[in-house]
Amino acid sequence: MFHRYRTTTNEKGTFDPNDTSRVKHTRYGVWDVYEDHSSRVSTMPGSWTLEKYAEMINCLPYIWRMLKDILAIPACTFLFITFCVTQAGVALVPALALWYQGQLLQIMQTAIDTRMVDKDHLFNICTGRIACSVALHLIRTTNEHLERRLEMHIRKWTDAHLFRARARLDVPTFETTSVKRQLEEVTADHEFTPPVPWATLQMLVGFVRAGTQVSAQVWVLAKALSAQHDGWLLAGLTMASKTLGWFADLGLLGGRPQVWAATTNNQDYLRIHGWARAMKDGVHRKEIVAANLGEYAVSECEAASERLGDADNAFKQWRMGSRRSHFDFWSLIQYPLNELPQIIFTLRAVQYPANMPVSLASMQMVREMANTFTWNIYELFMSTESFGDQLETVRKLYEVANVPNKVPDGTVPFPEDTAQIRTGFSLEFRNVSFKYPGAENYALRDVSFSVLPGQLCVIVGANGSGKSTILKLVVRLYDPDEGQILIGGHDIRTLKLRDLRQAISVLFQDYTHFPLSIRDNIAIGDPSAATNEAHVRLAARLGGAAEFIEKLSDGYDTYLDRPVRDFYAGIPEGTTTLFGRKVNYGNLRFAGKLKAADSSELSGGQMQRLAVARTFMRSVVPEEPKVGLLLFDEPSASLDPVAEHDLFNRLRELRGNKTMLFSSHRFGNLTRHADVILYMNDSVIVESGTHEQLLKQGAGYANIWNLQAQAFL
Ligand SMILES: Nc1ncnc2c1ncn2[C@@H]1O[C@H](COP(=O)(O)OP(=O)(O)OP(=O)(O)O)[C@@H](O)[C@H]1O
Repeated sequence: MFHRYRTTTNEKGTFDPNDTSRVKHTRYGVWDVYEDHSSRVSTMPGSWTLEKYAEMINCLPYIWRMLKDILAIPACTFLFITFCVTQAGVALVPALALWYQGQLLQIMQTAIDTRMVDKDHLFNICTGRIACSVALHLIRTTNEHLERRLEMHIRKWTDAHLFRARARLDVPTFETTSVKRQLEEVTADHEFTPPVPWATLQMLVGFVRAGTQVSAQVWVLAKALSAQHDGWLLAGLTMASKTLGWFADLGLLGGRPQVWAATTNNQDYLRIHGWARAMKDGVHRKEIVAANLGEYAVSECEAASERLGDADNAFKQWRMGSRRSHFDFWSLIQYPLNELPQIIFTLRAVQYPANMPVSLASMQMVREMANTFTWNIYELFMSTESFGDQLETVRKLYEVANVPNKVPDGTVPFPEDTAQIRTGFSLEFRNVSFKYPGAENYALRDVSFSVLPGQLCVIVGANGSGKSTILKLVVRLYDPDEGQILIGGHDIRTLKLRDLRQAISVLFQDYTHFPLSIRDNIAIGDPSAATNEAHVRLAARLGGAAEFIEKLSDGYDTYLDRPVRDFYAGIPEGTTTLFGRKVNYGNLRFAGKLKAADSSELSGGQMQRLAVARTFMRSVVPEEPKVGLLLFDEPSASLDPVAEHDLFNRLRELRGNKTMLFSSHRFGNLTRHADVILYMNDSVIVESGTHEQLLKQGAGYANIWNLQAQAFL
């Protein structure tokens, strides 16, 4: 079967629960369910719209490309051809077996009628029948083996394809809902979900196989029944009852809305689930213990649970068995239908005893076959139903690798000469305004300032005033909605993105550490020197990280957050470490979800030193400098005063003449050395100048400076 449960569909437009013309609202206990009745599942191929056929045709070039890509994977050509051959076997051997079965029954019939058996013929037929069973078993076993190998190769190819597709996306594109959805749809949730190309291949092959199998069986049946009176009537009746059975079981005759949504606002229900989560999640444990929350939580949940009663069950039942009404009717009618053929033919025997038209043998044969035959038909039907969707997923798999990035590339190489790197770049914002995608308010409004080559600029201001946004726009994580940003006199939109980002180093406030070794985490600061151990160690030293790294048992090979978890089962409680790592009983259920807190022993300040080391790897360590503008967003937020002081001094020493931009809400240490201070408030620059100039102005900056200074008096 080729069904996948999805939270989203290929339906266009929006779903509005309040649209009463399309949506039916039902209350199941504490849940409100909204079902879109205009979106019933259309399982019958006949009910497809022209649009759906057109979509399918559009997808065909992608299917062709997929087949070519699969065949281009080394070893896959042979595997695929062998797979097709075994599939042909799976399709044809049962029909052959059926033919032998018919022959056997024929021999039996003749034996009953004439009391004579052609022994040679019987022997041949029996051998053929047994050979079919053995062959089918062998083919199926080979097939399973081939499937596993093919899936493995195709999964590897798909993973690499999606890795490349993700690697090239910029920030706004990656955050776009449609792109996220597209990626989610084409990514296998876990290692047991078949990757899209493999699922599609299986579907296509399965479709052809089921078609061949049905045709072959029809042919054999036609041969067997053509000589018999009423043969087709018998076949028709038997099939009809079986087919109805399958379809009724699956609720195809009813259908349910494909689009629905459910929500609950029941305070007791929310509270019970909130507490349950808080109890499980380790992050709340300290507060639960320190504030004696355990008993309180138990009594709260018990009371809420009592008030709630079994109001939750109705929704669960609806989700599990909403086809009940159809099921009852069809399952009732199915049983008498099953008996119908036998009854009718017995009655006909009474009516025309002379030519007892259908032999007992044929009846038996038809009955036996009805099962496999209807299953094949059913499979064919179901695969047609999801055919369009599956083909479309292949189109998405390819398209997602070509989604245009929202930040377009420029063409001008940068910088023109390396001397510019040594002297630092100038930076200018001209009337820049910017809103984050989807946000209502401006993060920056009409911001203008300029920093000369080699200057130190410090941006200060309250939380949310727009400091970090300025830094993000300089490296073109986003493009401004209005205005212009110039670096070294060039509009940054005209410069090659790769060059621009290469020439700037940035340390974000919300920096992250990668689930890689500490060495790699520093080395990725400058991928071109990643293998240069001396550089990595120097960067670590300058970033103030070398000392604690060397104390770790694995040193530079330490993983802060191991991306691959160890697997264990039935470990006795006394085992606290395995493979040199803590045994994490709490996470046994959630494979691969190790938290940073579990796997790293580093403090916030140490993490920050590591991030600084990564920045230094790129900006200050290389013999051949590549960076002419250094951006730092609160690089000292988690550092103690001594470490902060050291860091700033080192930065001032090491930067040479490079231009440097800092964002900070701490005044003092840096602002006094700044050539330009930008004081921001509510998305605009309200004051700018040197420390002395701003103090003299006696406005916003001076007030906050005095406030901070007073704290130390
Ligand atoms: N990714 C985002 N999407 C939407 N809005 C954002 C995003 N990042 C920041 N904002 C909003 O933009 C505004 C400016 O944020 P920004 O991070 O530049 O402030 P900041 O001055 O650096 O603050 P802080 O001192 O807290 O770091 C804020 O109102 C914030 O809520």
